[in-house]
Amino acid sequence: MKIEIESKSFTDKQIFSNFDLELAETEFLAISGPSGCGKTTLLRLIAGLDKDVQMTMTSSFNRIGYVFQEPRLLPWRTIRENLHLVCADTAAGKEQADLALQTVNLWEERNEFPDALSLGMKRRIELARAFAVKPDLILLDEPFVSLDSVSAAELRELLLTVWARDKPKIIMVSHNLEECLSLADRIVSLAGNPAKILSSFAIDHPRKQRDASWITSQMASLKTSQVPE
Ligand SMILES: Nc1ncnc2c1ncn2[C@@H]1O[C@H](COP(=O)(O)OP(=O)(O)OP(=O)(O)O)[C@@H](O)[C@H]1O
Repeated sequence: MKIEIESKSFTDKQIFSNFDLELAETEFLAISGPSGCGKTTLLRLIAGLDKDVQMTMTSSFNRIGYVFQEPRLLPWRTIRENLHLVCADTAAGKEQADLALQTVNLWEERNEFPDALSLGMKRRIELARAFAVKPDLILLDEPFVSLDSVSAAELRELLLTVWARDKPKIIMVSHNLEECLSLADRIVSLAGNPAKILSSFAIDHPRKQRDASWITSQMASLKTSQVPE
């Protein structure tokens, strides 16, 4: 899949100009970069949430799962109802949603309303909702931000477990390079105005072996690769 953004601007600010990004089959791509460089805008453009752009994509997606920076659950619906809303209104669709809820270990809380849940639980529901639609592509916008380290580690583990089933393509935006190194197949760093790809860092190391010492050892080479020539 190739994304080509000819031009995207907000009023007088050019965010992307002749920007290209390729994504391989089943690839888990992480995108990092300074605040305001256009990461969320990129996800919104790919999802078709912002159509005010000149861009082309070589593949179109039937279904996209999107985890937003802030959980977006309807507060007047139970978490089970929130999930049922995104799946087909059939017995099979509802079963798919219920299964997703069980996968993220929130079946017992199915009749709770979102406000009664912790941020970590809300993020688990968001993850369940994104995967419940059996997506071809998942977009994750800082899915672990504001979580304590234990909840973030649990959620990362969960993400890899649900992803391993069908391996949809993933594009994850994250500021946290350790997180990108532990999860992704490749880390793309954006910078500049308009945004350009500063570096593309491929990771060819089994996820299960990416322990703390391996991540520390990779941080130096990742940072070196981000230095502009
Ligand atoms: N709806 C909008 N109207 C005007 N400007 C916008 C709009 N959305 C984003 N921008 C601007 O576009 C630029 C890119 O924003 P974007 O949210 O994509 O950055 P980001 O890299 O995701 O930042 P962060 O890491 O802080 O989330 C910023 O300068 C932002 O102010």
